Amino acid sequence: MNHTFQVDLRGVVDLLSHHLYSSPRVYLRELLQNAVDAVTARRAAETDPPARIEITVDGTTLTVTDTGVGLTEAQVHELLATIGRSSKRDDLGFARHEFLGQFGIGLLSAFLVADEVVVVTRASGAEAVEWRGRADGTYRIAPGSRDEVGTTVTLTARPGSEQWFAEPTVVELARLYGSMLPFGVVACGQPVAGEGTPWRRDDRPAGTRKADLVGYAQDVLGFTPFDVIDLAVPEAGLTGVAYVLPVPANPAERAGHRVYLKQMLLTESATGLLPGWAFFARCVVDAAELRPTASREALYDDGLLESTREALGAQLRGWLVGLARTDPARLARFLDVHHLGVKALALHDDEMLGLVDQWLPMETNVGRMTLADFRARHGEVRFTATTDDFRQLAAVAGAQGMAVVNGGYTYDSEIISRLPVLDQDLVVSRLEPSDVMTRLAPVNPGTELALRPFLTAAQRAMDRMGCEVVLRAFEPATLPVLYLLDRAAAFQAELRSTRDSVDDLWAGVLGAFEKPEQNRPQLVLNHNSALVRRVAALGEPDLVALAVEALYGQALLLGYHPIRPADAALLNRSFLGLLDQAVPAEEAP
Ligand SMILES: Nc1ncnc2c1ncn2[C@@H]1O[C@H](COP(=O)(O)OP(=O)(O)OP(=O)(O)O)[C@@H](O)[C@H]1O
Repeated sequence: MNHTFQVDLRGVVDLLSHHLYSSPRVYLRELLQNAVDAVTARRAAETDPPARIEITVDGTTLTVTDTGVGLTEAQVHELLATIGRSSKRDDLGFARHEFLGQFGIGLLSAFLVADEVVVVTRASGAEAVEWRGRADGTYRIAPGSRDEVGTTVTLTARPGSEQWFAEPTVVELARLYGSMLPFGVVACGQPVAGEGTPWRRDDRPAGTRKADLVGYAQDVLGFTPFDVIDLAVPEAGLTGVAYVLPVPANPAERAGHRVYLKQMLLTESATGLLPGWAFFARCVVDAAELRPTASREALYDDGLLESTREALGAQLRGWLVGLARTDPARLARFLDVHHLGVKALALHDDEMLGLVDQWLPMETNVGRMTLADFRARHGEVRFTATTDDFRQLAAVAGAQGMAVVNGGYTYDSEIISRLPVLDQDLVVSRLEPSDVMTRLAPVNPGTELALRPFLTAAQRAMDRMGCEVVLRAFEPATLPVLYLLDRAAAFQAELRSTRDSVDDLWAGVLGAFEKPEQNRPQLVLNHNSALVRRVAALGEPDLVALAVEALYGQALLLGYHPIRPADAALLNRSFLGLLDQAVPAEEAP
């Protein structure tokens, strides 16, 4: 013998309130949504029926009245009293396209805030019926009193839920969920809807439409957008706008978009609607075909959402490319604010790479300029991988006639490395300190020989710092000394300093990677500098050591190199030593 499942309504309501919905406030959304669906259903059956929804509050009693299709007594038994039964699915059980509801559980959300739900309803050509459902899972049906076709749902607040029935809250919620509905919704006497979406195409002049859209962003999103981009993805039944933020957005923060489904608010913070790179835009969209999760608080992440995301990404990209063509000054202002997003996009997108190349100014040692200008002037693109390398090398490389781009800012090195995509003959190279070294002219052999004793004393002083002293003659003459540390040398230096601070076992492991004699950092003394020549002429070895140590400290500071404890100690010693030499000794008493 077959038995029928029994449902413990209290258990189901508990499940809904604690695990499905984020707040009891959704009860109003569900009632509003049912009223909208009922109006939609009546519109399908009759020509031009009244389309009105009215919400009233009287103390702790709330009613939602619609001019929708209403229900017959048989439908009341079937639809209101059967959990999971919905009139909004087709014969095969699929959600019917024109309705908001589909699951057959929405009405239960009324029990989040009330113990009893009363529905008085009347279908065309039928008697009015009153249905009284209780949170304990029982219901009663009686003849109802109602003249017009339509439905009124009445809830009385359960003790403890009164705040959800306060007039201002009810008006605010009705406006929140229903403000874009295309017909009259009145909450506590205040019209909260009627005009549809602000981006609708109607007889408003273009300027008024734009002003309405900007006003919407100001009122609802709290900012004045840099620009407003119209969006449309027909396969998702989606229309809407993307607002370009007027200030930089944090790329790590997932942007929340305002999504309406069939003109009722689904969520104010949808993620996944735009590709990750588009963090400079906030969307407000209405979609007919995207699916909600059962809680109706997020978008269901399916193939349609994925293709919608791609299509919206392409539209934002199109806007950017269009701006480059029609209004470069405005594009420059946009890039000033949102360069990070555009650069992230350029890593994968050739057209965006072209845009960055053409329009985004970068730091170079020959002034700020776009990569396109740089390429036009210098043929090849040399770049430093870090900002520290750039600071270290920019002036010296410049003086040797070498133009260099600072690739140290976020994504810049990767973008520069991708430039051959735009011009396959382009030579792109990463500048290493050792490359600069090869450009610095050696001093003539006679001078070098004469300075041997000085160089030996200088090298002895620098051995403790693990660095090699080299003499060169280069411009600018005002720069007495350079500390050159290329990638391999930097790695070795870091290895040594880690080794000194860890236990023996680990130090032994690190020791295996060490190459003591190769890749030592170089302290390059500039023989063109008068100061260096004077130091080189000092006879006293102790004084030479002090002076070379001071030059070393100066080179570290100028090149923005990290100062290790040993460097700090050396700087201290050389400073005090030089002071000691400079200040006359105390007279003996
Ligand atoms: N105001 C109303 N007018 C006419 N019929 C209604 C009304 N409210 C509810 N119904 C009927 O009751 C059924 C169940 O409603 P319920 O809100 O529980 O589920 P649903 O709207 O079908 O789906 P969902 O759970 O996705 O909201 C509806 O399918 C509809 O037929």
